[in-house]
Amino acid sequence: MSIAIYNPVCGNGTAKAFLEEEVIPLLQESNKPVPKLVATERADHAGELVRDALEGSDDEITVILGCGDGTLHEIINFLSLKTQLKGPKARTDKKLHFVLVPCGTANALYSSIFPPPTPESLSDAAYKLQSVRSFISRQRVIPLTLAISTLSGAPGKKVTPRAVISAVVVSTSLHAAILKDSEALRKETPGIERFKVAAEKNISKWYNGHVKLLPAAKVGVVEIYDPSAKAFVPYAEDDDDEDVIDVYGPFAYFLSTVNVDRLEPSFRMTPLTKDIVPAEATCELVMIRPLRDPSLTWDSPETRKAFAPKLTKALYEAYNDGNHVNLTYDENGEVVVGGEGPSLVEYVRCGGWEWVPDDIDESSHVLCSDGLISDIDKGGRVVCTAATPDEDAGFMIYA
Ligand SMILES: Nc1ncnc2c1ncn2[C@@H]1O[C@H](COP(=O)(O)OP(=O)(O)OP(=O)(O)O)[C@@H](O)[C@H]1O
Repeated sequence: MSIAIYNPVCGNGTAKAFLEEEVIPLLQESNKPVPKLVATERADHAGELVRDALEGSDDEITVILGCGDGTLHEIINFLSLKTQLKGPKARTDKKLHFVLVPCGTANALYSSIFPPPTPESLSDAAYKLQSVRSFISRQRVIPLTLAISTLSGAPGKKVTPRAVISAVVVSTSLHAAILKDSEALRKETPGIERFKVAAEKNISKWYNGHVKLLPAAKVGVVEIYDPSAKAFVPYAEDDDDEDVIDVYGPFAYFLSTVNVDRLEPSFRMTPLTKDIVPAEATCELVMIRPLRDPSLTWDSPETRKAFAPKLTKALYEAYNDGNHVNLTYDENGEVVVGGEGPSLVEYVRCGGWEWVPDDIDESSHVLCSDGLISDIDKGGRVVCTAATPDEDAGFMIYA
């Protein structure tokens, strides 16, 4: 059984028209049953619709989704966290497959699975119909890796920890600030331009806290990309046999992805997940810590301002096919490719991480999970780990 769900307000508001004019006719031509077309009416509604479809059928369910990353995020969280399936037809005995039709703003997951050959191709119907075509020919399904973030309150306070599941990105610092502020700009700037507007507003902020990096199970150590060797190497020094690595701020950028090498069609923030494929479910983590810059020794309004162009350069190089991972400092703190100094970006491959914000720094208490913003309690923390569920229990995508 299949159902088609679209979000009428995602992207530039054309999901319904695209499904009616392109997707449905293609299914008809291919002698596929035409699914019921249903619009989401509010946040979280997509999860309810999928739950109802699961409860009303004995078959495998295919959901054709005309939306962006946020709506898929809502479905995954609704089905995983709220134990919404009460009836005898529990989720566990049915497969749930998704066909993605990219109608959102960023479409990070779709454009990672189907990288656009040119920026112009993004608006081609043929580009947007690739997951539909895979479904029609039953070509290939891939399981989603999930990043599970658990937010807990201050020790001693009786606050129940809460979990958020992500299929694309978990972030704090600049990326979380951008997503938080860009939501308010959705109406006047519907496209990805709103992320740039919000970036400019937040570019000089730093975020205080510390991080623990946890190794992935098979590799057993936290790894970091060495741009001169063009390979991952253990993060810890040889004589340090700690499995868990402590990393101290301030941070300008802190972001971790699963399933994707890009956050927008040409913004390849975690390119190495495609270029050096991990052997297991990992968090691909990008950190920028300004005090690694040899020309800066302390945090002040002046040093934050001086660092802003270097951070901007890293973000622009991510648009240059993910070249930010090759940026290094020279001895004067200038940013160069292939220099002798420390790397500007720390690209870490790990099984998970813990983010502990400084109590007095309010801005470091913001967490973004696939665009959804959560506040971390004062004295609290977030622990995020990556896992790929079994095919029968997980979320499969036609790719
Ligand atoms: N009928 C509706 N009215 C208002 N909001 C809705 C409605 N249906 C869904 N939503 C909300 O719209 C939000 C945005 O959806 P979605 O993420 O799919 O699009 P996007 O933000 O444009 O794309 P992307 O996440 O790829 O950048 C979701 O968080 C969802 O809660």
